[in-house]
Amino acid sequence: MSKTVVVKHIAKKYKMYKKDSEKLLDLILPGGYGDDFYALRDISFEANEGDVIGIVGVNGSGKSTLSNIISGIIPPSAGTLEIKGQAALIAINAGLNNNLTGRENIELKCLMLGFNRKEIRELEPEIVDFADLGHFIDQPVKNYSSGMKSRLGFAISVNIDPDILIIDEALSVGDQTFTDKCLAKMDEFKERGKTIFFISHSLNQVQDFCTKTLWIEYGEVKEYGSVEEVLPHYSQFLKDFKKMSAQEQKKYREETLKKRLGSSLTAAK
Ligand SMILES: Nc1ncnc2c1ncn2[C@@H]1O[C@H](COP(=O)(O)OP(=O)(O)OP(=O)(O)O)[C@@H](O)[C@H]1O
Repeated sequence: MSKTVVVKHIAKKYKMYKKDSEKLLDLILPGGYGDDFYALRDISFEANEGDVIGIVGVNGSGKSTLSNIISGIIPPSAGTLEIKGQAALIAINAGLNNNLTGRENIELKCLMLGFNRKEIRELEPEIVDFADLGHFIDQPVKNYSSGMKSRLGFAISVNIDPDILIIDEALSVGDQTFTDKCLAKMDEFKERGKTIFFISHSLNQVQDFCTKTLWIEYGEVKEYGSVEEVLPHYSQFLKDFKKMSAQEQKKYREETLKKRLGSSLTAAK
């Protein structure tokens, strides 16, 4: 089975400021203010054709940062990424222009992806039909609910037929009918051997839909392997975490934050 995504030693660094004034001063005198914070540090893994990878991890662990890097929306601060084919990200709000209508967004996105006018004319009815937004398709996206934005984003991304599909929490805001329709479409992608990354806090969806699980813990790969192997470990971690007292949870968060601050880093390149 051929490799579609190869991620080597990826890190993503942001600046963390204690006060707004520090941010301003850092603009004037770059480098002198704020701490380096690693949203991701030293992430390496590979994905193959037909892999459906559930990315799990607690809030703030780095899942969206990773999905944005794989889809090319943001660059990594270090490391390399090899992608075979075209990757499309489906996330709430991703790539939609709020001032344009749904239909105009379809046209813009397709143009940006290199489709010509004729191809767009052919694709548009399929996308409009899948999104099923009624007359809202001709309303500005700023008037959409988050579920409606997700419908439009999903409809565009699956109908342009990408090789790699990255779904970041987009299903969590859809109603059941739409979620079922999306899951059916994703099954079709899976059967056609595409690579899918599925970011979700729903362990049931990961269990039912994915073949592999990538568990990210505070910017690092904690475990990567089959769903059967990794998901029970993550589930146990969540149970243990819930059992901790508020004080213990706070201590744990502080310790992991320390590991992500630049001064204490050794692994991130
Ligand atoms: N532009 C940014 N500037 C500074 N810090 C950022 C930026 N984007 C993300 N972060 C930080 O990086 C960390 C990882 O964020 P990310 O959104 O990737 O987490 P996540 O695992 O997707 O979380 P969630 O489950 O809550 O969606 C967080 O601590 C977040 O505050």
